[in-house]
Amino acid sequence: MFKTLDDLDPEQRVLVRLDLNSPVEDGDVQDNRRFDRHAETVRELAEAGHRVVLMAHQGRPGGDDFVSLEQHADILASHIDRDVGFVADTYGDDAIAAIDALDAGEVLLLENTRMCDEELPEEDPEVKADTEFVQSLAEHVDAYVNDAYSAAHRSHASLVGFPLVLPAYAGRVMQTEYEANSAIATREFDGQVTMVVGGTKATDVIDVMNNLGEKVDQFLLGGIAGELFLRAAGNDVGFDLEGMDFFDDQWEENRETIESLLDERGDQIKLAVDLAYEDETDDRGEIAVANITEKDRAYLDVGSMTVDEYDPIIRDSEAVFVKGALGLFEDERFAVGTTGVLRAIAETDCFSVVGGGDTSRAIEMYGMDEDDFGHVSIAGGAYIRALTGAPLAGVEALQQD
Ligand SMILES: Nc1ncnc2c1ncn2[C@@H]1O[C@H](COP(=O)(O)OP(=O)(O)O)[C@@H](O)[C@H]1O
Ligand SMILES: O=C(OP(=O)(O)O)[C@H](O)COP(=O)(O)O
Repeated sequence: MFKTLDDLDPEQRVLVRLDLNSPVEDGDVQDNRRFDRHAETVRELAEAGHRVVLMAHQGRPGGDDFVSLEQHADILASHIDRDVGFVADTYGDDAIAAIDALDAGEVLLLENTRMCDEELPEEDPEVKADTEFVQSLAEHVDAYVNDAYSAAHRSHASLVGFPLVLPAYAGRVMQTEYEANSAIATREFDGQVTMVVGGTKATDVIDVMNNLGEKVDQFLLGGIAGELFLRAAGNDVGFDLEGMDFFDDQWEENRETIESLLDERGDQIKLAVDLAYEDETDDRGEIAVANITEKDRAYLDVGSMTVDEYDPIIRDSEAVFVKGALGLFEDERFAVGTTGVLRAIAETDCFSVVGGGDTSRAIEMYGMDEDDFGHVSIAGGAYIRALTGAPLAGVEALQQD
């Protein structure tokens, strides 16, 4: 495990890595649950009287969303009800002067870490610890806190360099995400463990099945990934709408693996029994998979009979994990599968984790209460890595003493 804020000495100058990476629309940074979650860690540190220096990234160089963190400071301030100062510098003289000027309980956000050349190349922690970026900031603080679980799969300077040169602690988001997302691999559950898998990437689903096949009793499939499994089971599905390229490459690359998974784990894998499509009048139409005779249309959701089959399995489960949506839920007509399983989870007392950036968005889009779920992850790439047993560089860096 790692040390947490409970182990931090009083009155520290603390350098804290958050993940405030957010959607940016027409240059405007959009508020989202990452701010709300990290607010807990920042508020706790400020209220305890520490001097709080925050680091975060936004986008990648060259992208439209590669912008300054100035707006992030204001959004974060609104979540913690106290000022968040901002300095447009990552580790130069201006940044250092602002850090040195902090009083107890004050909060300062530094500029986008990815504006510093030493941040991004994926390198070993030892190399990152040796950078001017890490060495300069480390001289002006007493401790490092990593709260950025959702960026912990990156071996970037602000995530893996500091634990080698400063006493390092996990923030509250890091702690909660790590515990919940590792639970499926590390916890023993008495009853049935169910995993809902969908989304667009077949390899995610394959990797999850390969890694968690012994832990999970039932995999409930949907989405594009589920359709690829239906195709491997002999059904004429997998039609790409114009401008989309979900099926052909994935089919070529994964067909054999999917066929052998169906062979080896067929008893554990539940596939959709009906699918939904856009009919001639732009309404939702549904068809039983058994009645599909031609690959002539795109399916955008699992059907209602499938939801009726999945619902009791979820209600009988001791733990349910969700990775990926069962349909194109952003369009209300095709949200039946995704909201159906989420509602079943919300209405039962099972231990539950819902992850994946897109899937977890369905919870707020359709007015569900986050408190009805065990844990709603703010991680995308890091969540799938946790489920597939891949290491997280940022977590490993925190765990070494
Ligand atoms: N049948 C489908 N057709 C088109 N898009 C789909 C379909 N099923 C799921 N999706 C899309 O998959 C996205 C989620 O995929 P993915 O990125 O794999 O999961 P997550 O973001 O939850 O990790 C959703 O935004 C949803 O619109
Ligand atoms: O938003 C993030 O990851 P996610 O898109 O997997 O949720 C993280 O901030 C990591 O960002 P990156 O994928 O640009 O390294």
